[in-house]
Amino acid sequence: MKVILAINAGSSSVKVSVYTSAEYNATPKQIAEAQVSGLTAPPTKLTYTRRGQSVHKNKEVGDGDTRTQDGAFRLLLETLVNDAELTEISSTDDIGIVAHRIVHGGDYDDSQLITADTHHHLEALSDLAPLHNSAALGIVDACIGRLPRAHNVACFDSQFHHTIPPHISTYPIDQNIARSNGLRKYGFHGISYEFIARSVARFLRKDRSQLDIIALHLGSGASACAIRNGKSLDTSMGLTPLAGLPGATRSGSVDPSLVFHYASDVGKLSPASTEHLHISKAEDILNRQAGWSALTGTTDFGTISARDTPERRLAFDLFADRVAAYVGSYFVALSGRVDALVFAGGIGEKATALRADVVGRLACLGFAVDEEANNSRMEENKDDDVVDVSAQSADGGGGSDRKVLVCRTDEQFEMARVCTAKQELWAS
Ligand SMILES: Nc1ncnc2c1ncn2[C@@H]1O[C@H](COP(=O)(O)OP(=O)(O)O)[C@@H](O)[C@H]1O
Ligand SMILES: CC(=O)OP(=O)(O)O
Ligand SMILES: [Mg+2]
Repeated sequence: MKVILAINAGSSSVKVSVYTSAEYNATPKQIAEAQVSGLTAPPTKLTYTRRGQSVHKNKEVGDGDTRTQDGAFRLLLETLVNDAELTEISSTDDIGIVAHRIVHGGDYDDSQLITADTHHHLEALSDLAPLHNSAALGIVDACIGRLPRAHNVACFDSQFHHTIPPHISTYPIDQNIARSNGLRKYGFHGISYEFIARSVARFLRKDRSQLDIIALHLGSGASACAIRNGKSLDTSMGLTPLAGLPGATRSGSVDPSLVFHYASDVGKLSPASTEHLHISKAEDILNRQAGWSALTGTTDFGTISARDTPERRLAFDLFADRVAAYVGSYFVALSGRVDALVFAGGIGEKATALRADVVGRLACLGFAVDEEANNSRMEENKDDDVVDVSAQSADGGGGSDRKVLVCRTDEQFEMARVCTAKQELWAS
């Protein structure tokens, strides 16, 4: 029996799930999950659940060390090791495999056992995912130092999008420079899209290779993905996770000239840069000083969803407009063959008002939600990964046959699954 730790360092949270797995290719069994959230909106909060039992729920853990991904991870590791009732981890030596979510994987098209060589490659990519990669690598380093017996595996958010064809992934710029600097669309949230594609195919009883869906991962960072024949055809993020939809502190796509009119010296190094992360003022403005936080003063989309001030109303409408626009464009890219529109991520799973508003804008394409199902079915059903909230789910098949689904995506489970399928980790 091996203990697998799956670590998801997002821009606003660090989530760690603990699994056991008996053998190669066995389904990982979750025994605990813990997260520190609110990194972009302190005080940070700790939630810890062991064997389905809540130990801490949104316990305030201050705004000092735990505000960084690395500090948050150290607290999570202590929480797991010090819990006497989590008998599978009595010391750090009990952890056999650690799966790390690395947002930018460059040209890697498969998960990698982290060696000095892969580490070096990933360091070079840090500047292309400024809110994510160097923080995740900091956690990798902490694991190499504190868990010397564990194998570290890098799972990439970009991997799922390797199937995007060149006419979609290419930017119309000098192709010699594009090739030598690796300037193309990579796309992210792929660990989540992989989980979504498998879960939705199972839910619809379709072969994965026949699955055509539009999936929306809406969290602190938000993206859309057109999935054709079970594979990524297009996605809204690009060279970096800044492109496409706006997010908690990100602008999403804007006119690229905007930043030169926003402030002077935007090409200079931002004070937010570190030894390992070089970030220009322009990148800092668009990645950290924009999005919901700039429009409304909060990064919590639950608060924005109340639409009780003009600023919150504007942010909500702006997001719904951009999300619907991507769905419209991907509907065309999929030639109208769309089995389902799927909402996922913190906002996608919880913001019922946003789902209703976005789907309302898509009525002309035949999508509709059932109000009651949309408001309550997700909360009522804690067991299934996927729930149907479309109008047809209530009227017994009448009306439109386009499904609107909500998927409780689980990036940590997906990473643990990748590890159980890696033969070299199970040889002894
Ligand atoms: N009840 C809610 N209604 C709407 N949005 C919510 C709710 N609860 C959480 N959220 C949103 O979900 C976001 C977190 O999503 P998540 O996918 O966990 O983000 P990340 O992985 O990037 O940290 C929060 O920033 C918040 O805006
Ligand atoms: C890629 C990305 O933006 O991830 P997250 O939403 O977890 O910050
Ligand atoms: Mg996330």
